[in-house]
Amino acid sequence: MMQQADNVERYRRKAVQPEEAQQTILNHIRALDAENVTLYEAWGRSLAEPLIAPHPFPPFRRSGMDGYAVRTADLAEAAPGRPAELVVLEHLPGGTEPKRSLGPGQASRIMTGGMVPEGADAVVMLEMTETDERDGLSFVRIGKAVPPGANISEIGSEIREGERLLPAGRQVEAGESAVLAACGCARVAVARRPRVAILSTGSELLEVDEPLAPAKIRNSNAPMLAALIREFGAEPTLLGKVPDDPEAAGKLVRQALADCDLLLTSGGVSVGDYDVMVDILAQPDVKLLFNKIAMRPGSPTSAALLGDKLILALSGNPGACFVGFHLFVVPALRRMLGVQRPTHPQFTARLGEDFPKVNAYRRYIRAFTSVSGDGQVWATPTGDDKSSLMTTIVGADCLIEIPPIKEGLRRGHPVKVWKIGQ
Ligand SMILES: Nc1nc2c(c(=O)[nH]1)N[C@H]1C(S)=C(S)[C@@H](COP(=O)(O)OP(=O)(O)OC[C@H]3O[C@@H](n4cnc5c(N)ncnc54)[C@H](O)[C@@H]3O)O[C@H]1N2
Ligand code: MOO
Ligand SMILES: [Mg+2]
Repeated sequence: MMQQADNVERYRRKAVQPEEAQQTILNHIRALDAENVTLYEAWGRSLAEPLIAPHPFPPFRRSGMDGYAVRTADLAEAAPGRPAELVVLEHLPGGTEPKRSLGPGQASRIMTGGMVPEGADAVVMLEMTETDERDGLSFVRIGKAVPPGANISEIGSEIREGERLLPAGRQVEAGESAVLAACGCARVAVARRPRVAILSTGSELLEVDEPLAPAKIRNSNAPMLAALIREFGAEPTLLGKVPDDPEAAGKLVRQALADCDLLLTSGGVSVGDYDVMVDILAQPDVKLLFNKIAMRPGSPTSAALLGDKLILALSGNPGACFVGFHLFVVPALRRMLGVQRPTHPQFTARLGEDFPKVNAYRRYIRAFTSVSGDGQVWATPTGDDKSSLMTTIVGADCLIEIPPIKEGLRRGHPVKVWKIGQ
């Protein structure tokens, strides 16, 4: 039987600031290796390499309108009552390479996306033209001068060859997919998905499909963490639940570490008699990184290394577990995926309701954002911010950061907000 760490020792913990905890975690994370997937499989994945434009785009001078490719010099004198008349050389639908270059007095009919012929320096919209057929020839009449370059996209006007288009670590969404496709990236090198194991500790836990029993609750942290892990581009491995028995839990932790890049546990990190993670993280071959953070919720959130594998031990309270994931697991996952700025983006918003509490610690409150008619961004708590609550996780797209304060805050007060939605 494993010795439980002395409870007196459990109370004596040195709290680190959240930023220090994040940095400590990041110091022990490195980017994962890459794998090749098809462009259509790349959605949501992180690029393992930057995308450098292999050629200019558009790769040819391209018409932006259905109309006529012309030489603007031929239209210099054109006016509504005195149109210029040009001979039409050929028709240029999209995908057709011109055979003829334009000389003086000549035009070619061209469609949107068509390749502009040599000699042409503008395209005139169809609506500004009249056509005529005489002596087996086609003519177009244009009653207006146009400036050089009109309705032509020059080679490389959108993308220059060699331009750095996407950084490594960028998540592939719709725009990235389009750019990758335009550059001919049928296969894309993406970071391997981090494999994240989830272990729930707690003798009170039931499986989701088990009926309620006295003193028991269903394990809600595991599905929540699995959803978050997927949301942030990683692959969850479900290890199930383990009772508050340090021996059994310790065995599972050690087994799990062999097959994952990161182990998340929930529960058992505080000072209770049966808080098993405290015992596991106190084992001689485990290097404890921290076991207290100066924040609420989630103050007992802990981190440790076993070999070179990181264990992030989140609080069992669902609200604290959720906040702990966003503050400490998300940066770890992003670093593994090669993302350059691993923490969530932050902005300032107005507090959507009074916060009457005196606050001895920095607090992260689950909240949602909205924009009022005058363009102000508001962040409003989703409800009670108690760490034991899970219903106030629903609908949270941000965390309001409240610093230690001696008096409450009024509605409308500017607050720092972390955007947690993707
Ligand atoms: N004497 C003290 N007691 C507590 C302290 C303290 O400083 N002194 N800290 C409190 C704070 S703050 C938190 S947060 C919790 C942390 O608790 P643990 O991380 O040790 O988690 P447990 O004790 O295992 O469980 C807490 C709570 O969460 C429920 N839980 C656990 N796992 C799950 C799960 N997978 N799904 C749903 N709910 C879960 C569990 O039933 C408990 O109700 O400690 C305070 N106590
Ligand atoms: O740290 Mo606990 O999550 O405040 O309740
Ligand atoms: Mg506990």
